[in-house]
Amino acid sequence: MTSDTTIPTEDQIRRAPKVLLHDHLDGGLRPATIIDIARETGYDGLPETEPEALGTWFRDAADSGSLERYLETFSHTCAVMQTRDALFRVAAECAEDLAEDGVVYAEVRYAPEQHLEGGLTLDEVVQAVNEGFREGERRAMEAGCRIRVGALLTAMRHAARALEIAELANKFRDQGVVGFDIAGAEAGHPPTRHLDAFEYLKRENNHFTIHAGEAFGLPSIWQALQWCGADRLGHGVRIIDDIKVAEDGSIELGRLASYVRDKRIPLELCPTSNLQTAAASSYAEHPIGLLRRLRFRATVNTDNRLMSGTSMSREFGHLVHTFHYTLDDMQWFTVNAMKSAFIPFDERLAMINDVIKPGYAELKSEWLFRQAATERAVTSDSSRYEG
Ligand SMILES: O=c1[nH]cnc2c1ncn2[C@@H]1O[C@H](CO)[C@@H](O)[C@H]1O
Ligand SMILES: [Zn+2]
Repeated sequence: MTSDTTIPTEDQIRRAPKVLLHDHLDGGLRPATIIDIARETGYDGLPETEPEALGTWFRDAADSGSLERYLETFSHTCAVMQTRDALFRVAAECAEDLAEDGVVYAEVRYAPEQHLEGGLTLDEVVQAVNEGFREGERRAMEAGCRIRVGALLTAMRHAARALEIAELANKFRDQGVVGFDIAGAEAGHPPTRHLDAFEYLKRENNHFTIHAGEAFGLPSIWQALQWCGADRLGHGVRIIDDIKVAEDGSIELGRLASYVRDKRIPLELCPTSNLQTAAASSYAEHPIGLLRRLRFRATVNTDNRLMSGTSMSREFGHLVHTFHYTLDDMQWFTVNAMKSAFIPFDERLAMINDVIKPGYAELKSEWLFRQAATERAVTSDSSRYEG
């Protein structure tokens, strides 16, 4: 009885507390905002001028089957994120949109070096985004939702500013920035090129994740973990290449996959993004199904809400539909994500015990009242005829 009834409805998926570890600020703008800012700042490179058409353009252009082509679409979002006001607005709306979707904790990343064309300094970029996030949290609270947003500062892997950005992340630590990341085209740009940045962060006892195992496979994951010392893997989905499923269903993990599972290395999985860049061929074949069964530290993420036309609720909706996940599965992914966040342990624990678990308990109990309501309706119906 309960197993059927704990398969969440669309509305329950939205109301369920969710935790997001991998979301790009410059991949999540509202199309209408892009158009507004482009008009205000005189950027005339947009491929469409109506919000709906522009949203469709981003989804189609990103749906190319190649990470390199997918990344080209960011030139338009970065073009409208070059002033203090624009960064503030985009960050505030990001926090509002996530909160409205039921996200209670998010780590949102962006590359400060991509927002200097209007004359801002790196510090000013970080300050503007931080202020935007605080404003978004405040507006969300006013609208009756609660969310906490931390920033991750990304360095671009083809560029040579990783150490500088790592220092920036360390400077703004405890002031809105919770960690560091590297992103950009993976093939030909190994993370070991940025060892100085990772070593610096380790010496500072700071946290970082690395985009690895998305467009490129096991060597990239191995380098990210064993040379660079990443705390989490951005995507990491290609760890599946080190897992053998035999015809009789028996499963064998290679050394690297065992290490990832044994050490509880968090995988920031982004199903829809992987379909667009051809890192996976369908939801049903997405490795998340097997990784969840094998109890890897798997988490569910959006990557780029604009380019993938997605949200946390949509990602979970696809998984619920494909793998028949229940509210217990959703809670498992959510607790995994909260455990893997870069904020202090006591705060993570409080989020799990005081926000996430009670939120799911409440949702899981709803079927009881639905049934009681149905019975009451039947009783009052029959009593009408008895009279
Ligand atoms: O899935 C991804 N893989 C690699 N790089 C990415 C992905 N999504 C976005 N970016 C890159 O990260 C930058 C900072 O947010 C974006 O501008 C984009 O170039
Ligand atoms: Zn990403």
